[in-house]
Amino acid sequence: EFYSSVHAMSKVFRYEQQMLQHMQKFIADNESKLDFLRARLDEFERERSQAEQSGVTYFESPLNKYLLSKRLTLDWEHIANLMAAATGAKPLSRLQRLRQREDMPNPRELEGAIDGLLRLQYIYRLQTKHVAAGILDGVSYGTQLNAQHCLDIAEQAARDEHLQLAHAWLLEANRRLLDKDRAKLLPVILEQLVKLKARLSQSESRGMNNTLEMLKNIEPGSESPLDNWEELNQVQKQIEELTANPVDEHAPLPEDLTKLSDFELYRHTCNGHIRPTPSELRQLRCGYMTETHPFLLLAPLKVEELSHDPLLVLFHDVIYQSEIDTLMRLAKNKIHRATVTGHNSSVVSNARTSQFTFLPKTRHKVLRTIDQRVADMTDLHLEYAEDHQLANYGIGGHYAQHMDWFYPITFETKQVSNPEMGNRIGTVLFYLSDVEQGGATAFPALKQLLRPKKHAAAFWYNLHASGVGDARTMHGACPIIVGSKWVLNRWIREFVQSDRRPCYQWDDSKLTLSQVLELTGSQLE
Ligand SMILES: O=C(O)CCC(=O)C(=O)O
Ligand SMILES: [Fe+2]
Repeated sequence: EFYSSVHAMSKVFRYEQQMLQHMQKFIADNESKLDFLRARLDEFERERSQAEQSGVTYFESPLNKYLLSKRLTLDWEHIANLMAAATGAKPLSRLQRLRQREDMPNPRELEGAIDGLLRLQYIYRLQTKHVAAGILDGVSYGTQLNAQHCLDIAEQAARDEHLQLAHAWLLEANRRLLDKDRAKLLPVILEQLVKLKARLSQSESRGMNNTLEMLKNIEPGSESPLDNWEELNQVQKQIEELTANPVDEHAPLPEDLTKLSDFELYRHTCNGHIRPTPSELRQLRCGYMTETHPFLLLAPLKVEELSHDPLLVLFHDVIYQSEIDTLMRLAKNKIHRATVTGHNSSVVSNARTSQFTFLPKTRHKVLRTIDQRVADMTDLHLEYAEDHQLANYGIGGHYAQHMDWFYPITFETKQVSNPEMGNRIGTVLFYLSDVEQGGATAFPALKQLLRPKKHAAAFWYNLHASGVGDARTMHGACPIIVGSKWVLNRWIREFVQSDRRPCYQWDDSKLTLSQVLELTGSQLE
């Protein structure tokens, strides 16, 4: 959809350029009409004032009689026709056609854009006053929001149960209010504030009911603020009273991570609160990998360990620019918004906002070349891998925490494609772009946050060696603050991998190898 794709956004940005041209044409047409009318007006007035100067003798001239009759018949008819004509109808209808295009953003997408903004704010704990001033996570983009924008965001935040953020946005609307908008917006701000306070405290005080009563008497959007200056000042005073006690826009950072929901774990990994300790980092190494293929002796792979158990590694420089260019070309015009079930129950439940397409490896030889490299990187067979999935995330785009492996129930209910290939034993995630801000891949249980680095690829096993899904591989794509993110997913299935990754006969999600040896050892005695 529009708001999650930079590509789509630049397209409609170009449409707007055309709309501006139609608008210019509309103005020019109407201006020349007005110029013409103005000239006629001057002319008629001149003729009339001549008549007035000459007094009644004017009407004695047959010539003037003719001129006046002509004016009142033909000339005025012409003028009335011109005034009635729909001048600029053509540019207007062209403009309307552009507005009605299917790829133009619609109100639902406007809502989505605000959702995206609130999600960024919630996940990265951005301060409202910074966002409103165009400062995102410390970087200034020079876009300022006005009071009406802040109010719109506040209203949607309140609808989406982000009460603290809604409160902060209302205060910001109040702060950014210009005198010319006071009469129109101040009563709305107060009304929203009163309602919000009631929801925040879960109990409506009587004072607040009085305020709501008072608001009923103020005409919303009144044109002349001076008419109810008194009332407006009263409204202002009430707002100040209501906001005297600050409300935190973000809940404090949690100390006990064991009580967090999966989403909160994902969120606090994205915002950097969950991260490895120095002693955990010391266990991890990077180096060159040469084992899986003799060719790697000549061109070793640069690999960085991120977790030993479950295995998570990052390969550097494993995809060429020319390959990335080919992938993008193959995906162009094929890419679609990822499906999301349900909408609008809350901002953060909009769990996946990206666009993707699947490319079967028969589509192009570059896909087979990449797979050969993936086989070298992972030491797994690539015959039983799913189609290549190419995905793009735009601003605010994200994919909330999930596991790539399929639950047994999804096999039973036949929701898995090619179930005979088994579960997803491993994932290779290529980063095809850098991202200016945000957009990292978060692994909360491993305390790892992978910033997209163009040409790099992450690899992890999704399953325990027994084939049981490993819950510690839970991960998600953090929302993009600025930029556009392209990734290529290789999901490798279990079938025929047993010579590559031996499977265990016991459930190693419950028992480690040493525990099993200990157990069997004691039985042998
Ligand atoms: O884009 C990312 O960082 C992660 C994507 C992912 O987890 C997925 O597509 O399954
Ligand atoms: Fe994933």
